[in-house]
Amino acid sequence: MHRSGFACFVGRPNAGKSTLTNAIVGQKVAIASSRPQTTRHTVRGIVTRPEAQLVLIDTPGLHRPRTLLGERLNDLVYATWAEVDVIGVCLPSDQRIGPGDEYLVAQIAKLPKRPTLVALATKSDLVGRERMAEHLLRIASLEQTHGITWAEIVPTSALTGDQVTLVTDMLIAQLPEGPAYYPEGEATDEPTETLIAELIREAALERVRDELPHSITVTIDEMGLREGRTEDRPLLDVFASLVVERDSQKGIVIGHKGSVLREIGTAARAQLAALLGTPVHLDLKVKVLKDWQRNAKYLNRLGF
Ligand SMILES: Nc1nc2c(ncn2[C@@H]2O[C@H](COP(=O)(O)OP(=O)(O)OP(=O)(O)O)[C@@H](O)[C@H]2O)c(=O)[nH]1
Repeated sequence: MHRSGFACFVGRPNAGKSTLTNAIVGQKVAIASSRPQTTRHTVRGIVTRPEAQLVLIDTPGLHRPRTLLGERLNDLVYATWAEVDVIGVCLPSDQRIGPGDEYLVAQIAKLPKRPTLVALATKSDLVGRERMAEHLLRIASLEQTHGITWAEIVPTSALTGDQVTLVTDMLIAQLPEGPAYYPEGEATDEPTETLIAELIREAALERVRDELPHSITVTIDEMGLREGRTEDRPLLDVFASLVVERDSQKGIVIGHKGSVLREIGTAARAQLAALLGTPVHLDLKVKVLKDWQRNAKYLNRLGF
């Protein structure tokens, strides 16, 4: 029997969803950052085995919407939940279960067609046995409070790899019988352009102040293999823009004499070359689209 289907991880910002996706797929496909709320695109990771195919969807977090972007992101989350076979609710072991987690579980409990639910006690490496036991009991108690059922409750650490294989097996076990959706060897169906944009955004996020991340997005303006290069010495030209909301933010991203922008470019180029296996020439510009997060025209143009 061959199983196939879709799963997604949900959880409060910083719960470790992207890192777990990457650990399961074994390749960097989703942006992971120490800053919350950095995942915007629905990035799929694909695990293909002889007996099964698991497609992982990485959704943004659920937030109280304050901007049009916020509303659209929430709609994207609900739409994703309705599509998947399994939802893995990530509850970081080093954090007490709080109103944010309760809200999330309550929203899931309200879904008209509820996928199979599994609870993942993420970041298990950060806590001792006693705290973990307490955490697992608390997770189990959510069943009663919200009228849901966990198919499984599993502690795991994406960082050390603790029980990551078990999580994968367990997700696959919940999938219905079905054929593979994607050819073997494909780890993601996210267009290369989106991955490149995400890597550049990640490099930028690591280097700018805390209040800026939500205001930055990246567009790929043009890319292609440099002409006139031999096949064994390819060079990929990438022209990209870091889009911010205000002139003052532009200054921050560029930095003194362009120092910040240069650092972003260097870091992103190294990551891109590693991901694509090709040397990359990266041309980065900074663009201001005034208040793009609140402007429907800009949001459409930027692909949200
Ligand atoms: N110690 C430890 N840290 C982890 C683990 N998994 C993730 N982290 C860290 O936790 C932070 C958040 O991880 P992400 O994977 O980006 O979390 P996320 O849930 O995808 O976050 P959002 O995209 O903001 O919703 C990062 O700094 C990770 O390095 C883990 O298993 N153990």
